[in-house]
Amino acid sequence: MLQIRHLKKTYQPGTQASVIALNDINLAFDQGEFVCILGKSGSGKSTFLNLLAGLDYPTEGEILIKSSNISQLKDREIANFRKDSIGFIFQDFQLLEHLTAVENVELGLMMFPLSQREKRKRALQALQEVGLEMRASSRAATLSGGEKQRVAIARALVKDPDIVIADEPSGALDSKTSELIFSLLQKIAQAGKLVIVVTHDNDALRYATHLVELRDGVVITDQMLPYQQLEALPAEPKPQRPALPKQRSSDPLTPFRLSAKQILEKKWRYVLVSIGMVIGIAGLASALNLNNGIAAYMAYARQRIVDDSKLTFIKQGQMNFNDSLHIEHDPRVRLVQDEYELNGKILWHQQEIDLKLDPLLQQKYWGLYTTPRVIAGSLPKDGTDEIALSATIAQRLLGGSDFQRLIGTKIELKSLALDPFNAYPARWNEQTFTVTGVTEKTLIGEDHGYLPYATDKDLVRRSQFLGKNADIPTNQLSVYLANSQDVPGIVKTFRGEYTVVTPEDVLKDLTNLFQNFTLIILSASLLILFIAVLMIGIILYISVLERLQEIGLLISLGATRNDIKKLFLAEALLLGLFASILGIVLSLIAQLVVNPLITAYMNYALLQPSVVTLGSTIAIAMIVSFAASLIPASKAARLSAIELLRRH
Ligand SMILES: Nc1ncnc2c1ncn2[C@@H]1O[C@H](COP(=O)(O)OP(=O)(O)OP(=O)(O)O)[C@@H](O)[C@H]1O
Repeated sequence: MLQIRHLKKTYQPGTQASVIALNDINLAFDQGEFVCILGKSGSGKSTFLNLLAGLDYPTEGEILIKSSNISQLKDREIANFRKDSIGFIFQDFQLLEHLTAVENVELGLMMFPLSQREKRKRALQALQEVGLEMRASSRAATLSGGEKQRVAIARALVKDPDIVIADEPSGALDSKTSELIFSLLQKIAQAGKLVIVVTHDNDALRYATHLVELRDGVVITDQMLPYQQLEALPAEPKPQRPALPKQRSSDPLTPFRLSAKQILEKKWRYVLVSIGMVIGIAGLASALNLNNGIAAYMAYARQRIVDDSKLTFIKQGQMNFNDSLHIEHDPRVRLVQDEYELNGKILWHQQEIDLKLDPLLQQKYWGLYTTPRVIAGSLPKDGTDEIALSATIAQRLLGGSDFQRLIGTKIELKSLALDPFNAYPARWNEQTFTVTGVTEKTLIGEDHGYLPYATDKDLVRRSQFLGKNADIPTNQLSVYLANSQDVPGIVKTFRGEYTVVTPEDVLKDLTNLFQNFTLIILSASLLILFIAVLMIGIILYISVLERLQEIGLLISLGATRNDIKKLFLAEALLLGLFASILGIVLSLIAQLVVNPLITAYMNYALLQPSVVTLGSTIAIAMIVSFAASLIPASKAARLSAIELLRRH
């Protein structure tokens, strides 16, 4: 079944340090044999086992297993050969201590396309064969040395391999336990497997059927032994197991399962490292949510607050009647008028509340252009001493939002004209007004009062000591178009004479302000994320170093380099998913806290999460984690199984 012809292994050939570890080995083993390989330290035993298991390539010669030469197999084929044909048993057991006994045995089936249930069933059966079914759910760390080695034997057996290779299986055990292990291996041989054991332990000879002795890389003894113990034992029936599938498992969840166990095992470390990432992700999600909110807010502002057919014309010097006539002469213009904002103070129970006073359009234009949206009462009518107050003020006056209570209330209002030329002395007027309505919060949340157009102008004149119908000096006029589509045309026509401020300009300033803010959050979160990536990279690197044993074990079980890579990619993706879920939860909490603060100031909740923003955040987190894992994962995949499995 196994034939070895002219096998030679030279380490570092052609150099001064070149070592001939094996030289011209010729051997033949058959099924049912219990081969015992003896030899002093350095005689080449480990080298021999590594070549048999396809973990290393010979320098010369061939190893024929069922007449196929395994030394000529490619990486993936050799991994398949290990998966299907070889069961390893190590001196130091190589169990994953944080897994239970049965989970360790299931690892033997990791590369097979079986359901989890089927794996469990076979693993339990294998544990039963080594007499350990009652410890199936004990963690490996809690088992005794002999029990651990029996679990390791079950893990080798569960794959139903043709060849079982044991490297010093009794090296770490007392003599009584060693005997138990050897007799188990003997049973395995009896059941038809080829068992090859490297040992220093002469006791093994009592169970062996074939002795091979190595010295300085050559075979000095190759001898069949009489069946001493075997004859005394009742013949073991071959255990009945359904045949294992030959394909490789392509279950994408396996690496995730293994990594999830690793993460749970070291959960506090992962939680601490994730905090940076969680904060970065929460920041990123908030920046995206804010951007979303700003876009929605701008659409809202365009539609409801800023009148898209109103322009402001500004001149260096004073505007006069001629300017007004000249602009109004353009057929696209419907109305030109001077409008004045005043500083105001409401006197209320010994308090003074500051506000800006703005003129409303005359009533006949209300339907044509945007007027402040009323949420209680109505707007003041032309020619009255009435006022509408924005909700922010109404709230302060009332100490609540039962705005109806304010309608009809009289307030003392002081007002002062703002003179753009600083040429006129101005004084505070004081007058009683009746509140007729409460309006929605304004674009940037200032406190506003709205007066009828003529009333507003009267206040300006009085404040500036002007006569009843006198012109008020101003450098700007408000221009209302019949059609908002004419805005660009009008801008073009009047550009040389006036500075024309369009609704877009008003919105642009606001957008810029918001976008700078978004940019700051975004940059800060990206910086945090970048640091988080470094930390994830480092933790995965540590994880690779901690999982060396596991990597070696998986390779011995038939894992390919790609499978190893996947293990660490899975770990990174799990970490990314965990951090992005927490990050998103944090961003949603931030939204619950921040939005009411914003809405107190302006009439809009600016943090607006959407499926797209949250989805993008998760995607970014996953990409970032994936990127962070690339270097550690490829380091893991390049590790040499021989180094990893070397006896300590
Ligand atoms: N990677 C390597 N590079 C160079 N020389 C090596 C390498 N691995 C093993 N050797 C040498 O090859 C020879 C055989 O080593 P091997 O480990 O196979 O012996 P061994 O019988 O298993 O010894 P021990 O029982 O101490 O493990 C030794 O001289 C060893 O120093």
